[in-house]
Amino acid sequence: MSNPAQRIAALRLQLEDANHRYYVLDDPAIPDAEYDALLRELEALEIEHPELASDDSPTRTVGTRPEGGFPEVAHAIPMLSLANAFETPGVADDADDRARYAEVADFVRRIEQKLDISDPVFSVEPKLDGLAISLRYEDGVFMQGATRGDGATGENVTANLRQVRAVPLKLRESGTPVPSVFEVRGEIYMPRKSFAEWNAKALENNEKLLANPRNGAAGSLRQLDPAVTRRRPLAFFAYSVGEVRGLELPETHSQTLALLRTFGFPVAPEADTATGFDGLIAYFRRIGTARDSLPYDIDGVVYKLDDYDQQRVMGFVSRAPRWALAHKFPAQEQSTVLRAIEVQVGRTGAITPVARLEPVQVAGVTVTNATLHNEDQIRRLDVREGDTVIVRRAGDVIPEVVRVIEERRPAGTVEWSMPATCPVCGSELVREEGAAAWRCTGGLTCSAQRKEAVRHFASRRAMDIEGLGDKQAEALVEFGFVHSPADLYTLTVADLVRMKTALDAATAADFLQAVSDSKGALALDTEGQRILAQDDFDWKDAGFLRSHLAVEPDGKLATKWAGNLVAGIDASRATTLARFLFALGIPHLGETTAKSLAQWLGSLDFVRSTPAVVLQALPDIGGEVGRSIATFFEQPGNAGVVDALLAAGITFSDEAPPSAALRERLGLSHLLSTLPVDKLGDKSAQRLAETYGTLDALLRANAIGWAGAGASMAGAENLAAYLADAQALAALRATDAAMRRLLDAAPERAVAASGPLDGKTVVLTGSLAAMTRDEAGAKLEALGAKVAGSVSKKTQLVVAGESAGSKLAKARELGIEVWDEEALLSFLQAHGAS
Ligand SMILES: NC(=O)c1ccc[n+]([C@@H]2O[C@H](COP(=O)([O-])OP(=O)(O)OC[C@H]3O[C@@H](n4cnc5c(N)ncnc54)[C@H](O)[C@@H]3O)[C@@H](O)[C@H]2O)c1
Ligand SMILES: [Zn+2]
Repeated sequence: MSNPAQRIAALRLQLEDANHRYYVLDDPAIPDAEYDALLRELEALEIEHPELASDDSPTRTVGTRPEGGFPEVAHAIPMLSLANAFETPGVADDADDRARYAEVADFVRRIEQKLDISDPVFSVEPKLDGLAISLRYEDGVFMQGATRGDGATGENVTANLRQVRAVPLKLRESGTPVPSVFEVRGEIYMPRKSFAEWNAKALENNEKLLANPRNGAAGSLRQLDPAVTRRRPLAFFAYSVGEVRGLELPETHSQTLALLRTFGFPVAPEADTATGFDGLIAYFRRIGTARDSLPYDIDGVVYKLDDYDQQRVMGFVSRAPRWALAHKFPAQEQSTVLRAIEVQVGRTGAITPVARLEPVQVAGVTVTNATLHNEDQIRRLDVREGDTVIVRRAGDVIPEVVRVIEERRPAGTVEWSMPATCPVCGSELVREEGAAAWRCTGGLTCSAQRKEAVRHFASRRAMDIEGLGDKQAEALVEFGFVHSPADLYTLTVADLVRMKTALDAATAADFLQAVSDSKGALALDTEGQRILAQDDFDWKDAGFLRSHLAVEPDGKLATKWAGNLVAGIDASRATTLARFLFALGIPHLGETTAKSLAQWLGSLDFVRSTPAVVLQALPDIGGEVGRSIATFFEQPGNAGVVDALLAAGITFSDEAPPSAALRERLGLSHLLSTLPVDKLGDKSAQRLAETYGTLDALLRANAIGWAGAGASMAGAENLAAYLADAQALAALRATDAAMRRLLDAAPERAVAASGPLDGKTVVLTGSLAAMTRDEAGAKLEALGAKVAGSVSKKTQLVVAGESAGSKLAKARELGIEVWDEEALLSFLQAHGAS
């Protein structure tokens, strides 16, 4: 590093490379803070060694020249950058402002000296973090839009800018004469909320995330297909003008901003004016405080000398005006070393990988943890323990790892893999097919999930325990009175009072403090049974305190509620199977599905013992839900809690035998069709089932027999290979046994009393307006019909609704009687079934 020429060359190379990635590829490799530090180092060296300065050094140039893709646009007036000011390094927080913000003080002093004035007036504006563009209006109509490029030449992105709603296509009529040329400059940006929503969707769809709103905006605007830009949530703020003809501009910049508003351009509402150094710093602080709550990302504020005459006197340096300054906030992205990747278990069992970081200051806060979202995101980023990563913290969003600086990866790192078990309870972790999230299968026994489990169990649509609110449910777990929902049924009044006292004591400090401040001292007595107040304390005024702490008007803690709650818990013992299943909090099992499950299987015993492949044959229960239910009950911890609940005397008023309709959905054919065996389709499964009837009979034959029975030869051979695996065979036998147990318990299908359609085979096709096909089928069955799924020679009647297709054609071909919806309705009416 001793050779300055060499260091300068190295810095230029590094900065040019960074510029290319940032401006051309919209894919920076290093955080801005680091780029700024390198640029400053280069600046200092060039000042120290003027003989090594060069006009094409990154310290003197703006952005980069466009590279293909878009036609070029020459800017009539160059689009420059801004000089930057940062907090003086190594200065204490409580130092004098002129020491702390020495670069701002210098900026103001230079202006005051050159203009020979004191306390100049500035236009002060938020510095949006997006990309600069120019919009050219001719006779009031938007004609051309361009990026900044290298300041002299930009890219023509007119078609894309037309897709941005905040860019007016015409100047608004406002009484002001329409200028023949009006060039507006401003920032295209992506609002923070849109950015977050965009990324949330991308996460869900397993797509690449946008690293930050600035890259998002730049990348979106520079899409070659305007239709792609159209879908991106971009917005725009105007902050100055370029070439203007046919209109006298006002005398100050702030007046120009007002003019831009009257022409219909959005201007940042935070734009204001300020006087002198103190005014600038006051604005900097005001916007700095508001930063996290603004709807867009800003990286600082911009100070511009307000008076145009004064601006002209100050003039320009090569890359920026001397009359303006960007005062930067602490950066929202920093690089740091990722020490470890750990997983956290959420309230519902969802697993989130978290990065443990070398502590780093990001936007004014020390960050030690950052989210990695999910396993796929880790794969996409290829983050490894030991990597140097870029961490981003913006607004009140949880800090996240947005990229890896691969150049800094140490030797010997390994790809990360998801642990096999829950770090909290040790249960197995599973990832559902197609879902991004892993979850802990510990359910009712995983302490990370207990609070949510108990809260959900007691909630209104679940067990509906009167008097047990969310707060109390959580406190019962927090203070160790309840470890699983089963413990609720052993709670006593004394337990509840102790829990409440503990809860009150935990929160009392805050409340007592708040009330004491205005109303005199309050304290809790030593047993935590009574609130002690000074004599002049007026309890009537303390309604909120009373309701929160459950104290009676004389300050004594109330206990009647505890008796009521025990009674409420007791009453919840008599419930329905549907409620109980929902209350267990089985992932993906909603209220409606729980009802349907209860109706189909009839008893908890069958729900618990039915394997996933069988559950999946039920309506409303897809692969994910079926697996989730089976996995839940397989977990010994959950099974133990369910047994304890039953032992506590839970009863179901809706227990019944399994539905007779199971017979149509289940059977050997269904079982075979679920096997992961190639070339063994539904048709083959059906033929095998018809030939053999039972699994045992099927297993006594072999591939040749199966092929003879109508399976394809390949399918039969694959099946033989599959069943040669002892484990697969045992699993199939077990599933078959569970299924047959269920079917044996289901009543025979009620034989329809003789009706007008006795024995007739009917097929429904197309869509009906008055009812669903299933409903129509049920009505026809009630009149004696047999409803079939496909048209064959055996079909005697086809009911064809709207847009019926091949089935109708086939019916016509076979000469089968066809009814339209009207015929169906009048038939049903005639037989009292409408
Ligand atoms: N990470 C990297 O690799 C990398 C590479 C190159 C540049 N950068 C970053 O880009 C920035 C430098 O780019 P720059 O030349 O655009 O400078 P700049 O961002 O510091 O300032 C100029 C820009 O500010 C914007 N701006 C926002 N609000 C404004 C307002 N009210 N008035 C005027 N301008 C406003 C305009 O787009 C203007 O072009 C630095 O922050 C640097 O860290 C990063
Ligand atoms: Zn767990």
